[in-house]
Amino acid sequence: MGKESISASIALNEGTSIAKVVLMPGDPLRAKRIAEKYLENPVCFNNVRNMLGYTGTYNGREVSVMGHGMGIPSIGIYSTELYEQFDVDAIIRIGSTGSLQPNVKLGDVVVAMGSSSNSSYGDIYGLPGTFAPVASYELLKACMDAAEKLDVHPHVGQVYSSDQFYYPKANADLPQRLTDLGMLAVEMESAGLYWTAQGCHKKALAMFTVSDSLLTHEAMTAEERQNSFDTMMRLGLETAWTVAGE
Ligand SMILES: O=P(O)(O)O[C@H]1O[C@H](CO)[C@@H](O)[C@H]1O
Ligand SMILES: O=c1cc[nH]c(=O)[nH]1
Repeated sequence: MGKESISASIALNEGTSIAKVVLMPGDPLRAKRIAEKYLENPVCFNNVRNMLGYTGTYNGREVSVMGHGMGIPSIGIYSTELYEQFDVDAIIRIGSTGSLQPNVKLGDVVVAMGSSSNSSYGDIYGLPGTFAPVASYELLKACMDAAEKLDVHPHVGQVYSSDQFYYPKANADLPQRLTDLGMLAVEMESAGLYWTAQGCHKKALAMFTVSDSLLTHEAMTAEERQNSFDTMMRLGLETAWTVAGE
């Protein structure tokens, strides 16, 4: 066994390493599929808790891909350890999201410039006001340059990182209020990633494929998800490739 993180959540398999840039979906099996489909010579570096992580190359530059689980506490642990204990410079979350706007359609790509949240996770930084979770400009710029090159047209703006997937009756009007505030879409981790990156003096970006709509209640089939995720994956990989070369 190679190096192990303090919480023992990441333990490098013998002879493996983690790249400076890590793409992170929530689902570890998606990380495996991404590594096998898009990376050259992927090698599994972590199996702890089945939170699979792989390192390979994309167009000749080293990139890793690893699952981060569900919710801010989970991505908080993995991203902190990757940044602080494994010397990772940049994390790009590649996820799914629920639309909050009529023009944000199923299959569209959303890039989170900022991420509001009902999570108290940011309180650990002890600011008396709000610690605004924002993307790293350098990654956002690399992403938008890649989008132009790939002829992809993402929605870029503020998303909502919720601690809840389900809204009880007492809070059933929250999605409508988020829509009124112009939030593009809802997911469950980007704010935690952005707080962690800033706290660790590292870089982060989150991008998503719209898998469902909180307005119309439409949802993609598994096959549709698979196909449309490809556009976001290319965008994430091209962004990673750019920063991996710097
Ligand atoms: O983007 P992925 O990893 O699919 O994660 C999304 O799916 C989970 C909810 O089903 C939450 O973790 C949410 O952020
Ligand atoms: O958190 C999430 C992720 C995808 N779709 C949703 O509606 N919510």
